[in-house]
Amino acid sequence: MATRTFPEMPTASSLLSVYASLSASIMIFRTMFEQIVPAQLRRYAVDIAKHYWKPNTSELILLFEEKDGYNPNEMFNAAQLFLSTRITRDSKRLKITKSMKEKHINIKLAESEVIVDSFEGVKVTWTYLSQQQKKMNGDNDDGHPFVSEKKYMELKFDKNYKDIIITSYLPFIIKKAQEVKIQKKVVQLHNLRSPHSAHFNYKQSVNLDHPSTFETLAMDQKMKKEIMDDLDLFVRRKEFYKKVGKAWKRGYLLYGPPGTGKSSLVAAMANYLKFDIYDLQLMNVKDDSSLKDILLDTSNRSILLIEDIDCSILPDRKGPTLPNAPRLNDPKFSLSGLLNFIDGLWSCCGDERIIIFTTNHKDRLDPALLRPGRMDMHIHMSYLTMDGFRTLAANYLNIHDHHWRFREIKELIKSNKVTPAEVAEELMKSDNVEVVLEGLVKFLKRKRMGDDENHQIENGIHDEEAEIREAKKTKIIS
Ligand SMILES: Nc1ncnc2c1ncn2[C@@H]1O[C@H](COP(=O)(O)OP(=O)(O)OP(=O)(O)O)[C@@H](O)[C@H]1O
Ligand SMILES: [Mg+2]
Repeated sequence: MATRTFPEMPTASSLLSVYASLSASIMIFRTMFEQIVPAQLRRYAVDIAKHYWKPNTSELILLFEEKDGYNPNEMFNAAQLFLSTRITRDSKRLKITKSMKEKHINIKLAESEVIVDSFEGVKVTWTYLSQQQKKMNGDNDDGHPFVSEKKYMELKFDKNYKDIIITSYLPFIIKKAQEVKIQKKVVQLHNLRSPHSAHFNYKQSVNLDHPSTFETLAMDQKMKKEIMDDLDLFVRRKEFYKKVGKAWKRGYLLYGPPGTGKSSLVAAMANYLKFDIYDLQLMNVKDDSSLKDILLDTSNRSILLIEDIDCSILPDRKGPTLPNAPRLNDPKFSLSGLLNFIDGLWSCCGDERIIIFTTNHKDRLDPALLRPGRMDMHIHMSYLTMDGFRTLAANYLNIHDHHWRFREIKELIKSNKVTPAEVAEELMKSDNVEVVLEGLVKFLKRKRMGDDENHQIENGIHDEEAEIREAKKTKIIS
């Protein structure tokens, strides 16, 4: 029978002597390496070794620094806005800010806060970091060196998903950030004046605190929806406008008697799209060079509003021109000329622009302005209908279904030409719904019993002039 022999086990003393001679050899090698190889070469060799021997990490880290040189880094801002939508109950430290002009409180990540997100099944980890940096050149007044803060975000993920993150996640962040920005935007109202006018500050801006929205607007529901759909389509069509080679702009002409909601509709459009309004008063425009200066000072995603264009035109009705005595007879400066001018300007430098003209007298406008293709949509704001009244009753009186007075009111509204402004005024007269509606019924009856023009209107003998005169008499707010 074969016997198996085992190698002899090393003794402790033999192991110790091997270790001693090995460490002596390493010491000798190290001393030789340090003596023979110059320091620079040694460092280089160590770097190379580190490069190849570093643990094989599967993570990739993208850095989003606050500044790109001296310029702000848009990706940092986008990431910050985006992450404000990813704050969860697990977040431990958050930063709260609000400026005077803002209506919302901003919630942002605080330093060292970590957020775990996932995109198309890929897990990513965000960390917000900041680093104090001493500036080499110069001291503060108190003799301490300048210290600046470098803020940045780290985005960590498995490097196998680098393509998804770069080509899909980053554009997704930009898109989401844009949405948050629009949501938080406080719509501004800018009054545009000529830079050469007597007013030093030719662009005055205030927050648009007009509460009008499409929900509160009393108008035909179908027309309301049409306008909202038109606006939605417009803002979605960036690529379309580019493809067909047209300036990304849209023009609306709002016409109708005073107090029917033209200005309210403009505010509702601005609030809906979160577009600033630039109110251009043609009276203040001296010539086309100052017009150009004014227009170049307006931003994208905005509404250029020119109100009461019928009042801006010549009384002699030779043709509409911008108001300014020496130029009155200059046919180049007509409203349709103005439109051409704006078209030209916006084709080269303007995106997502809306222009709105309002008028009480559509019939007085330059036919060139009314030609198809000039203003994209003509919106007639007219007298109150029962549909519109229901909106006002819901807003002002909180009546969302039916009230026993409605049948009578319906009849009175049908046989009357009453503006939403007039009815709104009546609805504000008391806190008591019964009192208000009784007052409204009396008002509508009085109005129906009114003067000859009212009877003319009732008998169907009315023209646009009569409509205007009628509304002007009872106009509440101009
Ligand atoms: N369609 C409407 N829906 C809700 N409120 C309205 C409407 N029309 C008028 N109002 C109320 O009447 C006020 C005046 O309306 P608005 O200034 O919008 O009328 P307008 O058509 O612009 O008048 P003008 O031709 O004189 O400029 C508004 O602030 C609002 O309270
Ligand atoms: Mg108005």
